Amino acid sequence: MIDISGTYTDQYQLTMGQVYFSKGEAEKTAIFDYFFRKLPFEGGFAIFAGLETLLDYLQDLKFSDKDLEFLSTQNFSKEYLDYLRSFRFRGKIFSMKEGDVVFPGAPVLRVEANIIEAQIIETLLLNVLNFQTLIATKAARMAIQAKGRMLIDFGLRRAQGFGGYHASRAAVIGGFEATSNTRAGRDFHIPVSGTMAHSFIQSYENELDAFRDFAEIHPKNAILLVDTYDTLKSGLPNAIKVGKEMESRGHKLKGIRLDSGDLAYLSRKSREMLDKAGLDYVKISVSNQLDEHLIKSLLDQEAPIDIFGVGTSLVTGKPNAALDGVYKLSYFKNRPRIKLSETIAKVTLPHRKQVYRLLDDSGTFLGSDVVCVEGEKNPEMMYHPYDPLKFRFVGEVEKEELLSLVMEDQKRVHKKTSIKEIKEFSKKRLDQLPTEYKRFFNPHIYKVGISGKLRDERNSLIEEHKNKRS
Ligand SMILES: Nc1ncnc2c1ncn2[C@@H]1O[C@H](COP(=O)(O)OP(=O)(O)OP(=O)(O)O)[C@@H](O)[C@H]1O
Ligand SMILES: O=P(O)(O)OC[C@H]1O[C@H](OP(=O)(O)OP(=O)(O)O)[C@H](O)[C@@H]1O
Ligand SMILES: O=C(O)c1cccnc1
Repeated sequence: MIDISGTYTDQYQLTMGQVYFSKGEAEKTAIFDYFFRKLPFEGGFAIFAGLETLLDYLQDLKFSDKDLEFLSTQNFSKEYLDYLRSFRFRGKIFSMKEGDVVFPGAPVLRVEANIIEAQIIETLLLNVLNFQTLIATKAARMAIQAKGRMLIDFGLRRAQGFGGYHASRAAVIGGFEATSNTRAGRDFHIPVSGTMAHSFIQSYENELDAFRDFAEIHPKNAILLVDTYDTLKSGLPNAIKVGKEMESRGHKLKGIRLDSGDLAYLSRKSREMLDKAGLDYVKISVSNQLDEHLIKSLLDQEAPIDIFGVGTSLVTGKPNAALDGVYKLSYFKNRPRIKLSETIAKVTLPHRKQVYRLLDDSGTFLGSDVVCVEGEKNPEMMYHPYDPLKFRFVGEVEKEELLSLVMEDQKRVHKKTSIKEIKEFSKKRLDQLPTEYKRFFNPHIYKVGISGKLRDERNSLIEEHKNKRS
């Protein structure tokens, strides 16, 4: 874990907090929703990731002496600083399960806490959830295209600073099997893997000696990088020679790695040469600026690739720099709250809410989530959030409740979910999502609707605010 303390926030959370504190509002309960508005990568789904990381941080969140010393230079009152000294996040978190497929407009997570606590955690929450959700989504897109072939994260060196640490975790949730990131392996209990760099081969007088030494020292997991000088004329013949020598010692060469050139052509030629030498078990791994489109293209070309190593485009979420997830107040001091906007799609949904997912008898998602006021059981109708002409009867459709309590009294309600469990759950949920939502081009648009009660509550709040203005 990275060392996080109370100042890992935006200053405005603290300046607002000072006002609530001075005006005696500190203990008033607020509800905030976390949701996003736009799916990344022009895709048809996102994978929710980062929840367990967030809960880890929230359990321990406090202001350190260093934080308080700094804040004492920032025009806050002594009494407020004393309050921050005993700050803990004591609120409740309701959330969808980490790894679930999620869609724009539906609250993925809800915070119920006193207003100061709820505000102070906003920045950390958005920072963790937006990033990991973006990267898990990117990873899942690659995993779908890789069709069961192994994906390894190579991204730490290309990541935007320390983002690479959490990117490796999110990548595994989305379907990657291993990471080159040793720290992420240590902290998140995910498999680590490593081949070799060009520098290792360059450091020897010849390629064959480099391969031989590596195979001698790592007889169980040697993956030889074959493109330093000439892939087909030097790298492959040397790798084959070393592979045969390993066989004579009772070992097996694990793989080769191609990192440049035409990966379809070279992987085909490599497979032929390896097979001809009786090394049909040796895996072919490739890397070099890969993304989901290139993985698809390579497999469309029937390239015999077993392992894809992906760096830049995975951990940076290329070409989308961020997920636009937001955190909006929906209830305070026993009243639903709304944020109005010129753009109707940006008017927020007030109230303490629940989300239902529609399924058929076999568990396949029907392509709709309905957002309701908490306590409404089995909504009868689902309305388009802002087109009054679009609605649907959903009374008899099977529904699944998506938001549940995950944290209260500074503790998780259930034991921490392992990455392996999250990854398996995510895969299961993606399998429940029909393929139309997973294709690259013009995927089906998953509908997020609202119940009649929520629509009426929202509309009456809009009216109320209009009347106040007139
Ligand atoms: N058969 C293929 N079909 C589609 N894309 C490919 C294929 N083979 C390689 N690529 C991709 O094309 C890009 C080629 O990169 P680039 O033009 O930098 O060449 P390079 O092979 O890296 O050259 P260098 O020898 O300088 O390292 C990479 O993103 C690579 O993954
Ligand atoms: O292309 P990406 O998807 O970002 O994947 C990571 C890249 O990082 C490494 O190259 P680098 O030149 O940094 O080191 P090397 O000398 O080990 O090849 C590796 O060989 C990949 O090409
Ligand atoms: O293990 C590898 O092959 C590796 C690790 C990081 C970056 N590129 C390659």
